Amino acid sequence: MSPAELLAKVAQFDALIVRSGTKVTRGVLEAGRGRLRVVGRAGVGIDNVDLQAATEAGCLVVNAPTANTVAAAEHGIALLACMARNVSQADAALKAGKWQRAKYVGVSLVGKTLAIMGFGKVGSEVARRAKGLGMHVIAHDPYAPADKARAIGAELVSFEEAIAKADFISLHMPLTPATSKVFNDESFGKMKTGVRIVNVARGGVIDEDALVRALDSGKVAQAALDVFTVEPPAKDSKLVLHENVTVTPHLGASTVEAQEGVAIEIAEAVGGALRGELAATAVNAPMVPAEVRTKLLEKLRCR
Ligand SMILES: NC(=O)c1ccc[n+]([C@@H]2O[C@H](COP(=O)([O-])OP(=O)(O)OC[C@H]3O[C@@H](n4cnc5c(N)ncnc54)[C@H](O)[C@@H]3O)[C@@H](O)[C@H]2O)c1
Ligand SMILES: O=C(O)[C@H](O)COP(=O)(O)O
Repeated sequence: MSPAELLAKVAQFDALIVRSGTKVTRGVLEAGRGRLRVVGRAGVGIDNVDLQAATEAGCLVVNAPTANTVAAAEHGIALLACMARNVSQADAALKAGKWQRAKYVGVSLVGKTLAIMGFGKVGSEVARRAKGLGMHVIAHDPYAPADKARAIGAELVSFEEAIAKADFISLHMPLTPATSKVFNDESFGKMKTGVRIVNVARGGVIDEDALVRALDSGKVAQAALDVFTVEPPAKDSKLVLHENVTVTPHLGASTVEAQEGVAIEIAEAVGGALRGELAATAVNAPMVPAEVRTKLLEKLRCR
């Protein structure tokens, strides 16, 4: 549905299930007032849902936090390897009739230091896989327990230490006000010259203009990006068209297996929320005052 169609139709439904391409704005939530009770995000990131407006409209927001974890981690590893070996550039060149073996000499992963920024579900699965590739893995996450990292053979370090020591950096934190554009001119300046960056988290954690500057100067040798601040990015985006950048159109969760799992996970979560059973696990539950939650649950049970 287009945003206009969604606004026109949302009031006919008790629940709305979306992927990342649909923005559940204050306008959508207000248009749904009176009937809409649950917003289901068929995936992890809930940065496309206005949680405050949902809470004010009496809507629970639930997500599908686990079913696409491995798909996203596998895509991160795929991008890491493709980037290091110039796979997309060499593929395009060969299809254009150019056999350029010298131009596309790559770099090895084995023995290199990989910094995982955000050591949650996806980040820790990327870490496991990177250990299998012989990489030295460090991680930064202000909330992750050190023993979880240790069990995987990764070391938790500060933000500054992670970005300063890494040959490769893989981003796995959610987009929040605190993580917006944390990768910017200042942080790129503190990285090793020739660092390589993978982003399967959210485009908004990177200042994309700063990344273009860092790529142009050679500070960042390469980037592999699945996500962008604006999706789809502009056709003439300097970042997307940069010769040292490998891109995919937000495919991290797009495997047959992950989408089947997500569909089941979100159907169960939305069904549970509509029956009033899963209210406590709703993403915005902590924002709903206890007395409002009780009333909401009563309403949900009545429907
Ligand atoms: N490209 C895709 O298709 C795709 C697929 C799945 C997830 N994602 C993105 O990846 C993100 C992570 O997914 P997940 O399932 O691992 O979520 P998660 O909640 O399990 O992990 C996120 C981790 O980030 C940490 N974190 C929070 N703030 C941080 C900060 N300032 N610095 C470092 N770490 C911080 C959290 O403590 C948590 O451990 C999602 O929010 C989503 O945006 C993208
Ligand atoms: O946050 C997520 O789960 C991913 O970005 C996947 O989003 P999508 O299901 O809209 O592709």
